[in-house]
Amino acid sequence: MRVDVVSIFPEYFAPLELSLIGRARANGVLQLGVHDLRTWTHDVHRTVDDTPYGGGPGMVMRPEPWGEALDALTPAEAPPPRLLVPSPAGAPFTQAMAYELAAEPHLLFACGRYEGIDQRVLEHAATRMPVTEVSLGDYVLFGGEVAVLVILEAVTRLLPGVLGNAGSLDEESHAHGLLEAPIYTKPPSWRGHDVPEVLRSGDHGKIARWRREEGLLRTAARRPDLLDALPADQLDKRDIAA
Ligand SMILES: Nc1ccc2ncsc2c1
Repeated sequence: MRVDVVSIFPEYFAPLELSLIGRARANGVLQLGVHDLRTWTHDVHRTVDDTPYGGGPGMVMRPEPWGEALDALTPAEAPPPRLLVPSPAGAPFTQAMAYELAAEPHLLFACGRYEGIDQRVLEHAATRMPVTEVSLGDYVLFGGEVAVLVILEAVTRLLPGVLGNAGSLDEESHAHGLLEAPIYTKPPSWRGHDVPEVLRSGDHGKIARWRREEGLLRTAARRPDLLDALPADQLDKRDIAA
């Protein structure tokens, strides 16, 4: 997978050299390009923003530098990338979207700052490539950079060979639309708290059932909205009542 990121703060992405994403880059699973939007400015002050039409607080990112940046990063001879624009007004980012993005050959992230990017940038980009505004949740950050770091980590860990034990993807929260069950390790008893006996029984069928039931109970208690989103054939509400 190729990923390009455009930002006025490219140094935000230095952490991507570390840990699993660093290894994914080293072994070629991920090719990452980080680009400074000011590369595509032509004035002495390298201006990327201006005042909003219609008035209002703050500044808006000018369309011209973005237009040239997206042109430069979407070569005509290659299939167009999927453009992702973090925004509080975007579609919710979910594990399902992470899986969808992990299947894309080329992602292009546009990190907005100030009050955001002139809307015409997204409108024009949509004539050349798929464009998705994506939100991490109902809160506002200073800009899109932190959101890109989150999305990139959620997507990269799904790429083949990145996680040592791919099996762990199957059991984690949101893998099947539910929260994961509680997990334990040695010692069997710690400060008067014991590991549930079933997990030490060696009965794998019983353990699997316990984990599903615990995941359902946790989901019902903490995220009932996820239960409502489950396909009917995946959940018999009696599982929880039992
Ligand atoms: N450009 C921008 C500004 C704030 C913000 N908060 C969450 S994503 C995002 C993106």
